[in-house]
Amino acid sequence: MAENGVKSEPEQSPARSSQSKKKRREDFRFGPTLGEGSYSTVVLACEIATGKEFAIKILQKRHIIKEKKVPQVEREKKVLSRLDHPFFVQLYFTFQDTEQLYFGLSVARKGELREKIKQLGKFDLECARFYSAQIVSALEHLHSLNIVHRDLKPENILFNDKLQIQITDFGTAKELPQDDSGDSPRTSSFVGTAQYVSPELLKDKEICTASDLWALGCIIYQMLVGNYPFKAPNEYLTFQQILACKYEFPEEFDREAKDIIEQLLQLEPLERLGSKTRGGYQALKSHKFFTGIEWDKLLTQDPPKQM
Ligand SMILES: Nc1ncnc2c1ncn2[C@@H]1O[C@H](COP(=O)(O)OP(=O)(O)OP(=O)(O)O)[C@@H](O)[C@H]1O
Ligand SMILES: O=C(O)[C@@H]1CCC(=O)N(CCc2ccc(Cl)cc2)[C@H]1c1ccccc1Cl
Repeated sequence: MAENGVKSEPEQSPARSSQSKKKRREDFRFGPTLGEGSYSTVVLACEIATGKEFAIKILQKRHIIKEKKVPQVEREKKVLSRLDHPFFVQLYFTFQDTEQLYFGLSVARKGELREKIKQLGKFDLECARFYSAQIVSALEHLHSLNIVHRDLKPENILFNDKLQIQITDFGTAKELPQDDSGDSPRTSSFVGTAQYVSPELLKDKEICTASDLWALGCIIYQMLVGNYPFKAPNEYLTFQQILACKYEFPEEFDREAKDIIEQLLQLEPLERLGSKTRGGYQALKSHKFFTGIEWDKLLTQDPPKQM
């Protein structure tokens, strides 16, 4: 173990020769920056040998260590490596050099859901239904692996060239124990983003997949209303609104949309539509709000007209 307590990449062992060759910075021609995070820069890059394009997320080791974010980086790598689903950003490779870590990701060229909602003001019913269904389909896959995202929000939902969602940002995801041994639910130090954080994460910091269903309720509301269900002048007051489940619908709000949001924004995680005790994903996907959605054709359908 290196002196800073961080593992260093094992030497290229002969066994590795059976796997694809480890990539290096020199294998790529780097292009424009696609975005900046707190600990990362994402750059469009072209692999010289193949012409393939990737979004390469570059992290400075020194900064990660200084900010004590090594576990998050290692978790993001581990979780992304387990995800192979069309509604998630794909991790194709990683490599490192002395100063930096590199994640080779699929390119989500059409920006963030947050920007799209801001640009359109709000989604019409067809558009909100279509993208809510894609998010539900993605969460069904993620939760089938017992992984909780814990920071699902429109900033972490990107769009690819086909205007399909690409969920990203797994540094704060949590892999729950596989067995239903009935162990008391695990608690966590991490709390998500104020407007989308679930009451249980605020209260007893209990981790459960249903926390992502609360965030889904907030996102469906935001797509249809154009702003957050829970938003106060400061985080403390926002948290009070969440713990009191205090939010309002505009006049003339679609009845089915209102109902599904109300069934997701339940203070008790087990009461949320889609949680194991409320019929699981079959019940959520059968809600009348999703009337007309062909769940096995989400990938082949054209994006809604509004987009
Ligand atoms: N695969 C991708 N394709 C295109 N753009 C991306 C991709 N991944 C991230 N981005 C963009 O790059 C920016 C930084 O993303 P990154 O995931 O590195 O940090 P972040 O999670 O947004 O920030 P923070 O670490 O503060 O939460 C974001 O604005 C995002 O929109
Ligand atoms: O988890 C892995 O697959 C390897 C294991 C071997 C290894 O050395 N690393 C890098 C570990 C690491 C994490 C954070 C910092 Cl700041 C430095 C090194 C990991 C790694 C390599 C490249 C890109 C990301 C990661 Cl986590």
